Amino acid sequence: WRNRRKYALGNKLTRKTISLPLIGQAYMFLGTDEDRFNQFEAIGRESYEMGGIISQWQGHLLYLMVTEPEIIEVILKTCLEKDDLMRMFRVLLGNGSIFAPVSIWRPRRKILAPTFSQKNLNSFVDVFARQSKVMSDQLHIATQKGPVSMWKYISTYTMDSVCETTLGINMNSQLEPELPFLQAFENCCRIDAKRICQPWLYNDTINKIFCRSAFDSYDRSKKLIWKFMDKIITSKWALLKKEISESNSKKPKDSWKTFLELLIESSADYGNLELREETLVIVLAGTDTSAVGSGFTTLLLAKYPEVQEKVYEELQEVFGDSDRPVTHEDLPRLKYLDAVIRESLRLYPPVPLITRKIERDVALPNGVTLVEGCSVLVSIWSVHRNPRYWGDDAEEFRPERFLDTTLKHPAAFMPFSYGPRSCLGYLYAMMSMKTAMATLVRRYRIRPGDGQTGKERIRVKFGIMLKPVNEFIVKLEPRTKGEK
Ligand code: HEM
Repeated sequence: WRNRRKYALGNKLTRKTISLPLIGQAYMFLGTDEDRFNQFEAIGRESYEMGGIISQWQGHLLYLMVTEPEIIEVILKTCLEKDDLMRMFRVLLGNGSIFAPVSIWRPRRKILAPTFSQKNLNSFVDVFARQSKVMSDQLHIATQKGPVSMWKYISTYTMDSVCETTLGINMNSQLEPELPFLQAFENCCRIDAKRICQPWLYNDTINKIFCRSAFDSYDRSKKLIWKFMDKIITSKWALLKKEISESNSKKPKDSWKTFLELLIESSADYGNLELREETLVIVLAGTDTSAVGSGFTTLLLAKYPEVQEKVYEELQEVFGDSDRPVTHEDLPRLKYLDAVIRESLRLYPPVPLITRKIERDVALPNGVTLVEGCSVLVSIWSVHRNPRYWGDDAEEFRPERFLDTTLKHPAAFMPFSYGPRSCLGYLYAMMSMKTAMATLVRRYRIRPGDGQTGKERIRVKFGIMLKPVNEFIVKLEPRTKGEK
């Protein structure tokens, strides 16, 4: 009976594409990462045309791709369980809040949320500013050799900032990018991203048998990451206990605290396991996402020099000719830069897709009822390009839209998702990206990479995160002090 209802719903919202026995429509995702993304975009477009919801069969699993904010609002406010596929990430993250079942997620979110208070985040800006300076210095060396791929610089900047604010250690990955921890982390993400598009590997036993080498490599990386984190947690815990027991603690009262310290001090009775899971979530959720956000912003600034000059003018107003570091007081003054980053997150959302599991029937505003047992894919990418919500110039990069218009629907802009399970780190991410971009644009003029006029479409590909096909390649020219 349950399956009958599922098939009836799938047929009602069906697409023109043929569904094959056993694999359904998953064959569409064969090919390169770029092909996969193009398919995904095409399904999103079909979904608009069908009123914002359309079916996609991955094997016997029914997914509904949703692109209409009014429908998304209902789903994300009522369905909090992540789709079963997300259990793959639990191999590395355990019950860390991002992919945990709701019963575990709810109390953990309550504990984690206060650590992201504005006061704590303000205290992190000094770390962002110091790490951005390292990035900008490293780029100075690299730019002398010609165009640079920004990915290495931005991703190690975010890795160093996130690790320092989470664990209190300077990973120094900007200076030593070959660290085993980083490589292990990348390896796990790469293997999961590939597996998620291949339903024939969803079953753990089949995956283990047929992808033995990937399975073993994942397992080795996971163990390395866990060992690394456990070592830090144990030593930080011991240090903190010592500080608490010594009445005249050396740490000044007003000095900033890492996420790990805040979690240890919270009333939660966390042991090593929960601390490892939660801190790993922050490192995983916070690193590549913000790096992709800054990477696309850099590409767009190179493509739109007039926007970049407006950003520079605003920076001149706030910093003048001084090369002092960015402080948290500066960030709210950088309103145009804020709009530029938002517009970049709209057109190139680092997480283009999120999922939910439908555990009980949900009646949608368009009259359709989602039935228990199916799953939903919310296409953030497609929502952000829907002309109904963004106008006829939806595909254009126009940061001013965030200054002169209000959103037509609160879920029409959702790079950090929407509802009770949305991103906890959105303010952290905005502050980190603003600091990095301000540091970069104060020092460099960003130009398109060699052979690029800036007019080309940015080709993108599908990983766990959205990435450009041609890396984040730009040319950087040092600015002269006080130039207009
Ligand atoms: C541009 C940067 C970022 C983007 C686009 C982004 C986006 C997202 C998205 C789409 C989700 C999933 C929500 C869902 O399934 O509904 C999420 C969850 C989460 N993000 Fe972010 N994120 C970013 C940066 C960060 C940073 C810097 C941190 C931490 C320092 C962070 C911490 C988290 C956490 C803890 C969750 C899990 C929330 C929960 O399940 O309760 N994120 N993020």
